[in-house]
Amino acid sequence: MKNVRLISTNSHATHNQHALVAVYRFQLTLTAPLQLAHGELSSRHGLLLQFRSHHNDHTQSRWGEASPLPGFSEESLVDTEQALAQWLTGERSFAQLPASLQFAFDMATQPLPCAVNLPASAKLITTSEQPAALPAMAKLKVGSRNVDDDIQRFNDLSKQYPNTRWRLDCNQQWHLQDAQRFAAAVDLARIEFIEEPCQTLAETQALAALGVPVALDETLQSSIYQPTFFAGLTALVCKPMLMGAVSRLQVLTEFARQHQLSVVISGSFESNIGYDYLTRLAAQFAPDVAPGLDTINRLSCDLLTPRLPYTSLPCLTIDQLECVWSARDCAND
Ligand SMILES: O=C(O)CCC(=O)c1ccccc1C(=O)O
Ligand SMILES: [Mg+2]
Repeated sequence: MKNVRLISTNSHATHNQHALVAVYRFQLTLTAPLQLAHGELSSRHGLLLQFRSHHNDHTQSRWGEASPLPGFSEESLVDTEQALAQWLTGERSFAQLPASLQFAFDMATQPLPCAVNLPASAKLITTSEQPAALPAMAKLKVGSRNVDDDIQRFNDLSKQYPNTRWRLDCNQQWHLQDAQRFAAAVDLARIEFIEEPCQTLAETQALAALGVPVALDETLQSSIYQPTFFAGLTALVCKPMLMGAVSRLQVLTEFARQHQLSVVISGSFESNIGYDYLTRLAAQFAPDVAPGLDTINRLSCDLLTPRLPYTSLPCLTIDQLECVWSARDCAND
């Protein structure tokens, strides 16, 4: 990124009439390492982009977050920084930016949706955790090596928490046979949906045709995927950091409305800055559905403004972040 300071960028560095004025790099430790399908993740790295706009005599400054999630985002943080450098020199348009940057740009420059009260997020339970208490909706990771372990774990938990409804997330790990075995051995009435149950979309559709409610997640995050309805499809899990521009979320929300599917706005372990915007997107696009934003509870530190409701977690100020580019540096060159 640093070499872009030498290039005069003023003519290109605006989006939706907002000027990019600074870029900071951040690193946040997770409360515990996350076991993801593609490996272990112990911290989150990303960029904070500061945009400024002028209306009459009034100057407004807003933040965007670009934090690609390793194993899920198509781009790495290095790709993101390179793409931003190319946008600054006019070599790339907004449409050619990776998803996390499109998300950050829109977050800082599109009209800000109001924050309204949302249902509580589904409590996220990863593979070996034993929850102490559960709200009305919980999301359990399944798809361990042995489907019998998944069956036993779900049946134990659902017995232990009789008032909780469940979203199960298999991250495309099961063969159709495994998924059918699971579905036959549990009480489907307790399950809102199984997210990405199978390795292929064809198998997921075959499972759904048997009456098992399914949701799509990974399938949707590709910008080239065109949504198509199938019987048993119940919900779309939308991760704006992976999807990119808000216009993509609008397309999927409209598709969901036409087919009476729920939209679950879900986090990708963003900082509190990205999280605040995701709660606003959830309020705008899916105000009645429990979102998947429990991810914020995995971050052990905040950026710029402490999250709400209040926690005693540390909060890094702007001076504690690494500035990797600023418009002022360009002007001074
Ligand atoms: O959707 C949620 O409730 C939490 C978010 C979540 O599970 C998740 C977060 C980042 C990457 C992948 C996933 C996933 O759904 O598998
Ligand atoms: Mg998922």
